[in-house]
Amino acid sequence: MTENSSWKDRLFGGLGKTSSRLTENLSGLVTKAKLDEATLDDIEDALIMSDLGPATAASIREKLAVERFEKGLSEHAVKEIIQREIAAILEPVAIPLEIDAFPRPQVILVIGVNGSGKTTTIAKLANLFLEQDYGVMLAAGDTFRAAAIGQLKIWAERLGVPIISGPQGGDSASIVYEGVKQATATGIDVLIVDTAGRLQNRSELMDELDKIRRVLGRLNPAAPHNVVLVLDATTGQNALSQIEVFRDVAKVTGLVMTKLDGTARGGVLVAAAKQFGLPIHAIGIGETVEDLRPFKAEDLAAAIAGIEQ
Ligand SMILES: Nc1nc2c(ncn2[C@@H]2O[C@H](COP(=O)(O)OP(=O)(O)OP(=O)(O)O)[C@@H](O)[C@H]2O)c(=O)[nH]1
Repeated sequence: MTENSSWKDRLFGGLGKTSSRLTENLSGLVTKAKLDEATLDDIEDALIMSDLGPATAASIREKLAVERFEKGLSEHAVKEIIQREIAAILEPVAIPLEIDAFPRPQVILVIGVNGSGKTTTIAKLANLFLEQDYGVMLAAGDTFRAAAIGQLKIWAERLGVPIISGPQGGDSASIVYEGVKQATATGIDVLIVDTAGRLQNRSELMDELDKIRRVLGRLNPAAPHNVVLVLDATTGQNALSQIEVFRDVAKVTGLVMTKLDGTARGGVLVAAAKQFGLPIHAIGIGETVEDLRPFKAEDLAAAIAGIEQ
């Protein structure tokens, strides 16, 4: 089995809860002989209940109305239209996290609330870059909790990459500064920085990120080159409010959505794409470093719609 096909199998397996929920919500709605307004209303509600978001639900309803009104409707036909619509929404935002040739190191700040899967995602991103033969360094800029620093160190050791860290409660900006200096001196290509993601206090978070930016700017005016927000799909609609807040406070350039394997609420990825249009760099469908990959819009759409490939 090739790596791609096994990823695709895992993708379909991982999104199984999401697609089952969609199927359950739609069940019973497509048995009528001809598609009428009432059924369209019910299907639209079912799509909203599947976390796809009102805008996506409305546009799928529109497509169904145009293509199938007063015609027969099979479950497969509905799912195909859903898949097409989701793929069209995801296509423009399915953008892998790529680094520019210059300047090196490219600096990626990773933000997200505690428990979102931020640390694991940093390890997974590092793994993706290592696979592309880039030199990677980590910086433990989330100095708020000792556990976060410890966890990142364990990942660095497992992956065999250097890590810059300091004491709990230390100054994140100085860790980032040290990281860029050492990465530059040792010819590292990508510096991935863990940051504290305390949403509870926006001004504190903003101050901390501003300070990191100022320090980075002195060494490398274009840095940070990416600010990646990690979102936990299991939080459903709450993930959308997080994007709203972090987008402005932290100048987010792209998203990674994790734990799509552990939830029936994976439709929220589509709602996020439709509402914000930010690049979605990768999705997480498990706990190992292999479980984060950039995705093909079409495959993910098929997995969410539950269309066997
Ligand atoms: N099933 C699944 N679990 C994941 C995924 N990503 C992360 N996790 C798990 O989610 C838990 C939290 O992940 P962390 O990476 O520690 O999250 P964090 O945001 O750094 O959290 P704190 O360390 O609490 O700040 C861990 O048990 C991870 O193994 C994923 O894509 N799928």
